[in-house]
Amino acid sequence: MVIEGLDGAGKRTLTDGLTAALGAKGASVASLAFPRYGESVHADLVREALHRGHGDLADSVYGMAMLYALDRSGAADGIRALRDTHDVVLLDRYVASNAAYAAARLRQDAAGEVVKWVWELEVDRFGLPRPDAQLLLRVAPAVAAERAERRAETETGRERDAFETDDGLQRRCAAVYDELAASGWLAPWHVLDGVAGVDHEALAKTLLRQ
Ligand SMILES: Nc1ncnc2c1ncn2[C@@H]1O[C@H](COP(=O)(O)OP(=O)(O)OP(=O)(O)O)[C@@H](O)[C@H]1O
Ligand SMILES: Cc1cn([C@H]2C[C@H](O)[C@@H](COP(=O)(O)O)O2)c(=O)[nH]c1=O
Repeated sequence: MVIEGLDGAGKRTLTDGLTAALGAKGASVASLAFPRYGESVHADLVREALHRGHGDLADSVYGMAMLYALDRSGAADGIRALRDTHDVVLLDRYVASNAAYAAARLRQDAAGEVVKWVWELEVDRFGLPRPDAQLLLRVAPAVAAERAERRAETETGRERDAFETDDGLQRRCAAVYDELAASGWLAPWHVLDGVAGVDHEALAKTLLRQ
């Protein structure tokens, strides 16, 4: 089960709430967040590039997308193992993040070249496990930006990065996410209203019925 959305949308908060609600219903839950900072060299290179390390690496849309994909490829066997031993595996960001951000950076839509390339690379070539469902935590880009900004002020080590400070990118990314969800890209999507707030207990109940 994948949770997707803009930077600051509240994905980590939803992952934690859903983990607790599913656990309270007796389900065993494992969670993983991408990029896997501190666990994979590819993820650490991403973080450094997003904070202006490694020269012009962050300017390369395909170069950055390749690093994210390699991070996930290194986690594929682990995800399969978690799927075998847990009722629910929650992934905070997955392949659709690469599709949405790369398309938004290149000013393409969900039918564009780079979204096809992400599928060919991550699904066809790397053989990443397909999710059963994807939850799009939908909030207006301005709300997500405000949450990310507030978090940067209150949490150490959470300074906003090159993508988080780019309002235009976040707006375009929101549009691509809507298109990916509408087309059922990679797996079925459920769109959640992240501004009104998500009822974790009710969502856990719905997900366990599937
Ligand atoms: N429903 C909500 N209402 C108000 N604030 C929220 C809500 N959900 C999360 N927040 C706050 O917004 C900030 C961003 O939330 P969170 O870290 O969960 O987002 P995220 O989507 O995981 O972000 P990123 O992708 O950038 O890591 C946090 O400070 C969090 O406490
Ligand atoms: C997994 C993944 C992420 N991104 C983008 C989305 C964010 O702006 C940054 C870092 O993610 P975080 O949740 O803020 O830590 O990277 C991406 O473009 N492609 C991906 O696969």
